[in-house]
Amino acid sequence: MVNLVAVQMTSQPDIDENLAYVEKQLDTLDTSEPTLVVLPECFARFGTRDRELLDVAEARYSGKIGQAMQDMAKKYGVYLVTGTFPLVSEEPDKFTASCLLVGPDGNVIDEYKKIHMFDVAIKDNTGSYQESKYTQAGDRVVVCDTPIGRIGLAVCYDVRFPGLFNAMGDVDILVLPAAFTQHTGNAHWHTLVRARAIEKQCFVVAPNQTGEHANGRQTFGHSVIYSPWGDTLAELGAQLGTAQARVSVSDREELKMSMPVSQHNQFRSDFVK
Ligand SMILES: O=C(O)CNC(=O)[C@H](CS)NC(=O)CCC(=O)C(=O)O
Repeated sequence: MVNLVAVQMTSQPDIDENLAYVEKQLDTLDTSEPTLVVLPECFARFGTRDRELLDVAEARYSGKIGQAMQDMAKKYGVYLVTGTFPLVSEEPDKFTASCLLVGPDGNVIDEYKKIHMFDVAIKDNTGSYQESKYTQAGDRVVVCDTPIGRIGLAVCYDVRFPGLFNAMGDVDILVLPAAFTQHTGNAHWHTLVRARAIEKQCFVVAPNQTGEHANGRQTFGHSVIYSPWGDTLAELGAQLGTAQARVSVSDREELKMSMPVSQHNQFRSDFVK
């Protein structure tokens, strides 16, 4: 059995405040069984101008946030998906929106850099977003084979692009740290996230930011954990806290046998020559 945990939070500009909140959530968990904890996008700093994320971009894994993530994973003995936080990139005036999978020994297993940039205009109180102004997009699909299962990593806006999930091949657990807006979340969050669980026949752990942030941005909350059949195993509303579900990854096998979607897929990425 594996405990899946989605942490929902209203991240602030202050990094220490956000790290303290995460540690408080970890402190409440029963980690007597293997546990996977997933933080939301921008967990360490949110609600500032994007430029201020660049100001705190860290070198790979030795900065305050990266080190805290490794320390917490080891202290609580959990697999920890670090939402996203800014790491330096090859471009001096950009950071990468990096999502680490850290093992219970505190070592970084792999790093996913958000691929799809949220450069859009929507009818919410922010109006338009240009994530690519300060964020360097990633270009590598990351799937990690671990003792608790094969874990696919994606972030927020990525959920709108089925090709990314097709390229992952078969996964047991899909994690989706997010900072989905109130406006688009209301319209699309559940449909998009649940669709990934159903089409991949996998568990999905999707923590979201929630509430109103320092810069007035409003995020949707509704952090959710779906089963491979698309059942809601746990969900929050707008409140702070964690959505948790105790699952058996091997439950996927019966569903995959009875409905071998992956084998039937005529557009599987390994079909692409
Ligand atoms: O810019 C920051 O401060 C941190 N990054 C975010 O909040 C990102 C980019 S603006 N948000 C999203 O991708 C929302 C996607 C979304 O809501 C949708 O796909 O509908």
